[in-house]
Amino acid sequence: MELEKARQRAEELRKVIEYNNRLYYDQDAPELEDFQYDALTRELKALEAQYPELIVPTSPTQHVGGTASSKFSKVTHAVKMESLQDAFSFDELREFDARVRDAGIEPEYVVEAKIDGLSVSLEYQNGTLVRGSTRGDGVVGEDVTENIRAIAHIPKQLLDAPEFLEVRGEVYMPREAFLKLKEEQELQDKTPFKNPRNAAAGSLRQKDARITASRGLSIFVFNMQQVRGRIFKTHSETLDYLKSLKFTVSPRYNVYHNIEDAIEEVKAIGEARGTLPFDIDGAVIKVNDLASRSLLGSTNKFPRWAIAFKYPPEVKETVVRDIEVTVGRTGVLTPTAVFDPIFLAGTSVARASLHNGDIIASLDVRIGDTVQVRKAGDIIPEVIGVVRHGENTVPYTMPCACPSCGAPVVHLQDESALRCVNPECPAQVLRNLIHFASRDAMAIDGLGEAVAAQLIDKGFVHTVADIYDLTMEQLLTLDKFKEKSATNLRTAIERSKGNNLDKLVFGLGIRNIGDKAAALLAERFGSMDAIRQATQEEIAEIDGFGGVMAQSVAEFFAKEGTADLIERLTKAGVNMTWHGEPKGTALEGKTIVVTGTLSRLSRQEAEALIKQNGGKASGSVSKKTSYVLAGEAAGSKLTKAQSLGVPVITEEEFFAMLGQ
Ligand SMILES: NC(=O)c1ccc[n+]([C@@H]2O[C@H](COP(=O)([O-])OP(=O)(O)OC[C@H]3O[C@@H](n4cnc5c(N)ncnc54)[C@H](O)[C@@H]3O)[C@@H](O)[C@H]2O)c1
Ligand SMILES: [Zn+2]
Repeated sequence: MELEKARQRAEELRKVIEYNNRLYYDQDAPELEDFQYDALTRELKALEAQYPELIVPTSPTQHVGGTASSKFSKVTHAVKMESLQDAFSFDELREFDARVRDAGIEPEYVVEAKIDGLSVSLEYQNGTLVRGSTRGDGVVGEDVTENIRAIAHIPKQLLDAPEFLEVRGEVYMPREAFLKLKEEQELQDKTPFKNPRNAAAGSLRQKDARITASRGLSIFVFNMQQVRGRIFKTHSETLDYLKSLKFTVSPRYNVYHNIEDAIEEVKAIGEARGTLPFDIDGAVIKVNDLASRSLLGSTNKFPRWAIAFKYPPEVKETVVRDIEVTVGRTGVLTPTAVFDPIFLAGTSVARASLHNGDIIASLDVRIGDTVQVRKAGDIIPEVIGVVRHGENTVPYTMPCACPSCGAPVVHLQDESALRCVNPECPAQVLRNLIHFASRDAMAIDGLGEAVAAQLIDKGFVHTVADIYDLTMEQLLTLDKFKEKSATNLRTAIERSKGNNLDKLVFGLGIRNIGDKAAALLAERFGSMDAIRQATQEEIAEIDGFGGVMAQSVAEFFAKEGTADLIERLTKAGVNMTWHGEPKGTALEGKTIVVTGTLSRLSRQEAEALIKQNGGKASGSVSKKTSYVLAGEAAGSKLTKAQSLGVPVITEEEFFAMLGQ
């Protein structure tokens, strides 16, 4: 009977796991957190260990999760792309060490961070990148060569390369790129990716490689799968060699002579976790000697010579001191829990969004409660539940008046959100103004949040059009403003009048219209007037537009106040027509440092090209640098880039990024 019960449970678990595998691997949209998923697989493994007769070859414990989708042509991997056995305690790592020793091996270990992205294989023939593929089910993956080529610092051409080389690496999305994408997706009312891993997988597995190119993906190469024409003895040697070929390899891969030292490194990587510019979900311990690896071999799912330690999600308790409600650009009221600061995944955290009243009600969070907070995907802090209510607390209710202007708030149809619909609500005007002046919109330098807030508080600005009437006298009343700063701001405001139409359209803050959609509108219709007169159907016909977006545009122009606003902007001399493509966007958001001697370009020319393509040219390398473009005899900047893990690109790769 015991066995029967176990069989039933195992079957149940397999169904749930397979279901979540499909969401995770094939749709890049998981419902469970990794640690919840891991708990399910551990339970299944434990059952199968206790009752080996329950093991079937189709069990998710016996094969690599995921399948190659029919969206891409298929690639059969010559060297299987395996998964890793995982450990959740240091004792499991010691047991792993014992198994290695039992095989007669005196091991040396390499420890690497386990990057949370998706696994790819890259093949090079005589130094040329000929194919890139995903893991799929480990044996058959997807051919994503075009998309792989769109990732800037995957080398397309190797110098002094062996005849044939296959490497394996993890394509990932840096946190900054993820946060930017998420914001963009939210602005356009698309369901944002849950975390950088899914964003990376979703961005790589696109039909249109241009989308992949725009997502800021990166790679760490962590294994040499095959090589012809060279011989290596250890894993660390292969990584040294791959590094010399200009691959970005695992950021640290130190060698240890016993498991305890390796465990110390696992701990150290765990402590550094929150400060890294990318997500890791564990650390991998690998046997360094390649001959020992062959000796140990693999099961049908993972190699016996490596093990992944998974870090537990960091959860801490704290006390909620307040629930603050702010009003966004579109009038939505967003509650935020403010709590005693706690240190989570490397940073101090004191606030977490509670999203809306429904979520507050379902958690029943009250001011004074002790709650558990976690950083979801290590990035965004989240209140996961109430441990206990504070004394004499009452359930929290959202305000019925706008905290900024006092107007009654409304519950719009089919929304959880409450909105203030007063068009003159100062909080909304403030958000609108900040958005209008922001870099991707009208790019008015010096008009940040602090200045915008003062302009509104002092009554100088009621709508964004008012900024074009600001006088020097008014600007000189602003905090810390002198002749020079006031003149600079005036100049920046003046200059913004000449911006291309897409910047203005984006700056207006039309719901669901991000910078890309704004550009499509501007390009398609050519003038503000033409956009205003376009029917919803005409707008919906634009490639890339959905019905919701078209409706938002129509609503915006039908709204009271819009006609006035456009008229005032026109009178102020703000440009209302589209004048062609002024510059490329291939390097948008990227900061690039040029160093060394390039063969086709002078440094000035390279920097001009960077700017023409929407990027920023900088003189010094920091963590914020996207790429270092290095030519011959590059010196300290190159070294610094390498030590910070900033990707280094060649002139050829640079031209490839520009599509030349
Ligand atoms: N949330 C969900 O619903 C859900 C569903 C399925 C899987 N998952 C997650 O995926 C995990 C299982 O996936 P898996 O089978 O791909 O195994 P895995 O992700 O735990 O480990 C194997 C992978 O690690 C990657 N990796 C990153 N850095 C590496 C390095 N330095 N050296 C070697 N490999 C490195 C490799 O690409 C390899 O494919 C689960 O533990 C779970 O966390 C979650
Ligand atoms: Zn209001």
